[in-house]
Amino acid sequence: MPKFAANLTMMFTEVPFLDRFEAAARAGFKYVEYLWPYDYPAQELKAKLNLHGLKQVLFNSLPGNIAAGEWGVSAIPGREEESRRHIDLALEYALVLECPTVLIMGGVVPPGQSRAKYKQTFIDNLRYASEKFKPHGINIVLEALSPQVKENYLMKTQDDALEIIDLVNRDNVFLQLDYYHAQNVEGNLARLTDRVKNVLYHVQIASVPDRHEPDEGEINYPFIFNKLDEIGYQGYVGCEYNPRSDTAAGLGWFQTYK
Ligand SMILES: O=C(O)C(=O)[C@@H](O)CO
Ligand SMILES: [Mg+2]
Repeated sequence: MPKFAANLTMMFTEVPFLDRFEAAARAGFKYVEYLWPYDYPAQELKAKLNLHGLKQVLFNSLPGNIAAGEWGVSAIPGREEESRRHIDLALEYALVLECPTVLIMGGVVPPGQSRAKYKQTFIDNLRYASEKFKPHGINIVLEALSPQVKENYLMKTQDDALEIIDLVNRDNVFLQLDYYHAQNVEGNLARLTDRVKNVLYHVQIASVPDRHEPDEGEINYPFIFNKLDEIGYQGYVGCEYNPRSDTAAGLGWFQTYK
């Protein structure tokens, strides 16, 4: 049975961020993920996790200047120093939070720029991250994002991410498969799951097309959850969705899984 993680960036937004840990625990979650921890001292976040008996399973490296359209700097040529600062900071937080996995954000490739150069920059920075994280047993994941959410992101399909994982060629760099993005771009989700199973390390879910609870829309999630069991997936399943209304009221789908 999948181990579900509440995504505290998107769920429980009825309460301030630091109160979402308690809300997730009350709703029956044992695991949490969220985009970025950096607005808070790592010790303060760890204290919240401990207080509510939660385990942090994922967070991301910094995104750069979101207002300017950035979504990660680790693929941007000329921003290597900044990327490595982001990676070093992520490691500091991962150690305190005892978080086993960090998503390294790649970047948007502006139209007219060389995708090949962005890809090579990302590979070089991922190798840096891999070496830094390796002695601590911390893994890296990459995620493909659909254009509906982030146009011109370096990785749009799972194959884009798989190619980079292959080229990085390090044993602590894996795939984060977000079924919401994968359905937007690729579909064929059961076969896709089989195809990526050897590098699959984190999963995220939401309905398509509306990115709500996984109990509506065009993806049959009970089937996908069985599929994950069938391939022996041992990782976490992040609930990265915008609740239709009240988060707790929308957790009917979760009752059979907690
Ligand atoms: O947008 C998503 O999907 C994510 O998982 C973010 O954490 C990274 O872009
Ligand atoms: Mg995602």
